[in-house]
Amino acid sequence: MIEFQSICKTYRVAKRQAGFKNAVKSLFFREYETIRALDDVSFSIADGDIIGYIGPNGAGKSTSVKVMCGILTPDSGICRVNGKIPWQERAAHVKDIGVVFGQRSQLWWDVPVIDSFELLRDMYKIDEKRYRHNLDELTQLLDLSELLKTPARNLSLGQRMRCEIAAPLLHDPKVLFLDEPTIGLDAVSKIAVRQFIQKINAQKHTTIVLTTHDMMDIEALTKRVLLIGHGKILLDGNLDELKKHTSTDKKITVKYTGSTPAISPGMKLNESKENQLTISLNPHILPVSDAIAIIAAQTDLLDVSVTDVSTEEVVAALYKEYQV
Ligand SMILES: Nc1ncnc2c1ncn2[C@@H]1O[C@H](COP(=O)(O)OP(=O)(O)OP(=O)(O)O)[C@@H](O)[C@H]1O
Repeated sequence: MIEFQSICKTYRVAKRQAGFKNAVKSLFFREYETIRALDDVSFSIADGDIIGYIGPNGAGKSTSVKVMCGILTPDSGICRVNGKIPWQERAAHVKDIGVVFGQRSQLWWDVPVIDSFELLRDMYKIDEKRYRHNLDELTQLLDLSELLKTPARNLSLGQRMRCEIAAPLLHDPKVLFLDEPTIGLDAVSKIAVRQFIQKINAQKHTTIVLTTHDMMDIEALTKRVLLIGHGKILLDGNLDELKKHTSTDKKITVKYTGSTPAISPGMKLNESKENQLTISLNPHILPVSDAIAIIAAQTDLLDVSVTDVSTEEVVAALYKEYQV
């Protein structure tokens, strides 16, 4: 269980104007500004849940994760992860958590991956039987056998990410923090990583906090989304509810052989290319069946598909709505 109650965290940063004169001036006279990275943030996450923690750049996601990991002490508020206060009970707390930063490596660059794993075994004091069991299981699930003998620097990004994800799972953490775990991966590797995360969550009941800008990660892995902006939680809800909340629009794509149909009132043109047209509309104003009938009366239809707006579009609309 993760509890985050009224957490505030500010950073004090030195302000400096550009230019040599100002650089010299700042040696004698420094101005500071306070950045309110977390402003009265509260939420709770039940054991075994996966949550998507989303928000634009600079919203406060990493700061929240650092507080939950015990790297940062908040200015005020209460945070407990599995009953422990992360920054006060660090030694016990780190055994309960695992962290993957998609953009930073936790593997020793020049040594074979297996050596990094053995160092982690010693650091976390994992007993040999449990280490062997977890290593075998992770090797099989993530297809690591060919990679373990290779130094991290010689692995491709996708291969390295599989090892990065295995590393914090060797000590069976109760909570896993994943920060952009699929960044830069190709489509096949992304799917493999997402499937693995689902499997770990289902089999081991691991609580997962997923920070990502990739809405496909969110769509594939979680129903609950926490939206943070300017250090405040703006929304905490189910992804499907968010979709309903932000937009009821439907997208209609038609393929045709006859003349290009004209756009009628109530339809918005999204895209028009050779013999294909995509429009969006609010079905409460213009029912989908009416729109299709209007188009069909003007041309010969080959194919029609009707979809909801994508998660990417929903999130972009949320950012716009909350001006973050
Ligand atoms: N060490 C620091 N010193 C000063 N300011 C910081 C520091 N770390 C973060 N900030 C500021 O705090 C705010 C929140 O940053 P944070 O890294 O938590 O955002 P984020 O949501 O993780 O962003 P991103 O998606 O870009 O990683 C930003 O305004 C950032 O500039």
